Amino acid sequence: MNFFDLSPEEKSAYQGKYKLDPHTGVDSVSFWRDQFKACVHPNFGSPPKPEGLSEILCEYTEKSREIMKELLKAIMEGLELDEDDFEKSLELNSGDQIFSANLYPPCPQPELAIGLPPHADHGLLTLLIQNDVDGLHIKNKEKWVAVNPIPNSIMVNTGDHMEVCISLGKCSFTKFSQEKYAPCSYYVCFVLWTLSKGKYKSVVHRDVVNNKQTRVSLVMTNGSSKETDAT
Ligand SMILES: O=C(O)CCC(=O)C(=O)O
Ligand SMILES: [Fe+2]
Repeated sequence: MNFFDLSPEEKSAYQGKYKLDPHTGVDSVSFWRDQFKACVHPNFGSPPKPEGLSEILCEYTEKSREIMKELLKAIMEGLELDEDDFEKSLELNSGDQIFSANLYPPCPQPELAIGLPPHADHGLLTLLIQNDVDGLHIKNKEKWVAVNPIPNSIMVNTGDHMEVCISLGKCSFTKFSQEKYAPCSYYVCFVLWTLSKGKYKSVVHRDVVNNKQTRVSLVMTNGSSKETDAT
């Protein structure tokens, strides 16, 4: 991934269309990362530079969607839910996939900075590839636990949408007209999420930075179709 090696001028050509989140100077530091973010499915978007990025990203998008579907099938099987229904109702083939590449350069004063504040991902499953530099923490019983990168592995996080779906116990999703029902369905999602005693909790995580090594992560979040809502 040489995207981060492009000059600031070249990168800024993509500002807005593809989200860039440049790290700030130490005086005003709060976030210490560069980020490239693009929606890659159902409509594929990628900058034309650097050469080859678009092709690799397109292939990775397809492959990671297949991995997600296999993982979801296994989860459904484990919960004795009908996996075909789940796939059909969530319309996984037209589900959103958002790709981000994060670069956390060495930070002169890591105690004043954070790479990424605590959050949970929105989608069903997030696939994360990272280099061998520590930085990712997950919250377990109110304590932060460092996740040691395993070489050549893909880490899988459960997202908010997964928690909501599984906590329903049975999948029952209907396609709404977005305009008519959007405010109501957001409310339904919120209530379900709040009341959820989900078997698959979404994982709260954060990234800390260090003053020695550059950390890189490639993140693919996979969601259900935009037009699918929990009922
Ligand atoms: O960089 C990481 O390790 C995690 C990134 C992340 O959590 C995200 O992009 O949502
Ligand atoms: Fe995340």
